[in-house]
Amino acid sequence: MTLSIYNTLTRRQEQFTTVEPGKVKMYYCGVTVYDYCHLGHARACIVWDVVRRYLQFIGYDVRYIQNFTDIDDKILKRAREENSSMEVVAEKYIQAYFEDMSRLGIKEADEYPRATHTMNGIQKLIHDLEHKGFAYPSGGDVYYAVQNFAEYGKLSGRKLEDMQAGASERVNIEDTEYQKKKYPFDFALWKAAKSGEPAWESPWGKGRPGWHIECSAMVRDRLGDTIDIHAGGADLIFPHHENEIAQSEAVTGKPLANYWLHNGMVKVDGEKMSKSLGNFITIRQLLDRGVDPMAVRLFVMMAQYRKPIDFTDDAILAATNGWHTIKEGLLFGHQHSKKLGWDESKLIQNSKSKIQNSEIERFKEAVNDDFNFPGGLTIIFELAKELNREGNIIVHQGRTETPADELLKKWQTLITLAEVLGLTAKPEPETSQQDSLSDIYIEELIQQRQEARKNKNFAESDRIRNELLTKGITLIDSKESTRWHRN
Ligand SMILES: Nc1ncnc2c1ncn2[C@@H]1O[C@H](COP(=O)(O)OP(=O)(O)OP(=O)(O)O)[C@@H](O)[C@H]1O
Ligand SMILES: [Zn+2]
Repeated sequence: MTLSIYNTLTRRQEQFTTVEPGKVKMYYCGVTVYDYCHLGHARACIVWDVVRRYLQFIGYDVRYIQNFTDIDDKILKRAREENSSMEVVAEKYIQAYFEDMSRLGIKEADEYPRATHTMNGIQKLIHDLEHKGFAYPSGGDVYYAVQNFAEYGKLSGRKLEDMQAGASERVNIEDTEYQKKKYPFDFALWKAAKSGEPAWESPWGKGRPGWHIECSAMVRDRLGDTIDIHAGGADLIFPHHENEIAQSEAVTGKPLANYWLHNGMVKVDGEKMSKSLGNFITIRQLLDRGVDPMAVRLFVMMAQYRKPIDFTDDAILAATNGWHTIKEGLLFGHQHSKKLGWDESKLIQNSKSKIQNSEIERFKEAVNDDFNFPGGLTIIFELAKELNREGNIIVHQGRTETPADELLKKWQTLITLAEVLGLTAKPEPETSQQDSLSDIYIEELIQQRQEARKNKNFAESDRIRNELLTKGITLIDSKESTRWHRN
């Protein structure tokens, strides 16, 4: 089976083919930089990071561009609140973005264009739109005339007539923008300068661009007229992506993107996690609470990427438990290589070379079906559990059930597949490993495990055993007590 993906534009799952054979041009609508990123942003970044990794894994050369929206009313508001400037606020949160995403193991994009660095491309596009009769100036602003674009609404499935009927009571005729528009659903391409706000010279007077035009301009600047994948959160389908299509396609006469992909929302009590609603947890808050970044990735990967996920403590706990299982499997080779007679330095090298086997084929089969990462995870969990079981046998009985060279292949496959999802684990250095776990701490964990066993909570008891094992501590149960030793 080859890759097929759900395309929001056609509302169907379609075979994936690229404009240029073997190459993928991909654009992801990134963050507006006025605050720290929350778990919803983390989901979007993780999903598209893994999509990119997977496309590379199956052999595509991927060019991945992600923007920063660094001009926006929300950024200006934050600058006023912080008694600062738009540039300083944007820079601060761009830096914070990189810190957070590197903690989550997100690969850097090939380029990060910013609205403020794309002013020529933006103005050129507005000029072309005006020239072709899709845009009109009004009171220092420039608006896009949606009625002139026959296909307006094709992405979101909205019709202007229906929108008008639904909105007629809600339109605020006091709104100054509304008064400048010829039609209520026209949107701003350029906004006249307001006093005290940053502004750029333009043929329409001093001002700044609207939000939607920046992406159209950045895609065109960096990737060309038609790209393969345009990605973003489902909240961007309307109006943002609908408007991007209207702008770009009106000028070029070509499709802006062949595949429109949208990640589902992270929700809290059924509502979108969002800065504006205040129901969010930032990535750094979550990680500083001790949640492992890899557990955050797993939290995201355990759900189909288009479906909403609820953020709950239980969901994070389930992901954390899952991560313990995978991590133990990833550390299997480091833990037991000596006993298995493996040469560790060669192992790592080998694991990076291309391997082919039935697990890899099953993984691809699963993920090729509309990026079914939960399906791919099933194979990862199977491998990890098998290795962990063998690890226990090694520890208790000093032997394995499966021949050592077969275990080596399984371990290398696990590392390869986990890396496609960005899941990696490094063995802790021996000295710090031993220093970091004091005898008291180990005894305390053993106590907790005993409690769990008393309550027949064997999952928890296994988790503690495995956690200690990954830190180089082996437990030996007898009827009377549990003894332990450092490996
Ligand atoms: N709760 C969420 N779940 C999943 N993706 C999200 C969520 N919130 C935002 N995103 C995605 O993150 C990317 C950056 O979003 P952006 O900076 O525009 O945030 P936003 O929607 O303004 O955030 P907020 O609503 O919190 O103010 C977009 O692709 C957006 O779709
Ligand atoms: Zn965009």
